[in-house]
Amino acid sequence: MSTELVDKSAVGVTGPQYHVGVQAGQISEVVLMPGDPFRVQLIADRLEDPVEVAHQREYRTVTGTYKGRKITACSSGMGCPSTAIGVEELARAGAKVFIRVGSTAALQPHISVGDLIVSEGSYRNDGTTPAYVPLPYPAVPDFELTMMLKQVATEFGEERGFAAHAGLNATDDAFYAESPEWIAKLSSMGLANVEMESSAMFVVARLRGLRAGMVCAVSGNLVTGDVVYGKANERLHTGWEHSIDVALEAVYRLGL
Ligand SMILES: O=P(O)(O)O[C@H]1O[C@H](CO)[C@@H](O)[C@H]1O
Ligand SMILES: O=c1cc[nH]c(=O)[nH]1
Repeated sequence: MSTELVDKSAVGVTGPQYHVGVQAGQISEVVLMPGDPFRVQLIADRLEDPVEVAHQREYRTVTGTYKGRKITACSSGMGCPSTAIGVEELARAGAKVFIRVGSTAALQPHISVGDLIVSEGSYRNDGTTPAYVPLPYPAVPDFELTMMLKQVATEFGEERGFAAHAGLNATDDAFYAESPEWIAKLSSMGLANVEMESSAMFVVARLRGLRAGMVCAVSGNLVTGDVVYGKANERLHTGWEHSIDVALEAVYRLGL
């Protein structure tokens, strides 16, 4: 019987990745990551010559071009564990820049459903990132990418009639453990919004020498009670489209 301990930083690094299923040559250095695999199609619809290169588990991956730049869309699934795996495996296949284009719940009363929020940093209320680094380590996005996401979101908001915000967000693990007391606490700390993936994306990206950012569409407001459950949320759907347009334009303007 072998007694050699597996070093996961050294196994399976090349070739098709274990969970995501992609390998070098199939993806761009730039990856847009929604949570939902079905939302990858919204991104693919904006690309020229989109090709689905893999679809395993929650990870659907499509590569195409936008204004002459190669772009990949790959879903993360919900939560930090699958996001961390996705970022790690996509990086092994050549990805260097990640932009989360997700949905998020607002925590401040002036933010409306369908608005966009650009993250300036995440409060790490997740169980995945402490497995990488101690909690005092900051979960912060790439500064230059974040500035461009804010600029483009503001411009597009003025043109299209939506509000663009920027601020700190919470990353929670447990959607249904977000009690009124917890929501009030997050809001009182001045956090703009809560979602479930960005702390893992930001921490793993920093540790691996990658760049990351996030622009999310607001699904509901947890402090005003303006939430939409159990029926189609059209304002959110339009917000997703705006967030994807903002991310693609930011990539183009930065020459990524
Ligand atoms: O719509 P996505 O991008 O999945 O984002 C949000 O939606 C899910 C919860 O409803 C979580 O994944 C949260 O982060
Ligand atoms: O964590 C989250 C994300 C979206 N919506 C919520 O209510 N909570």
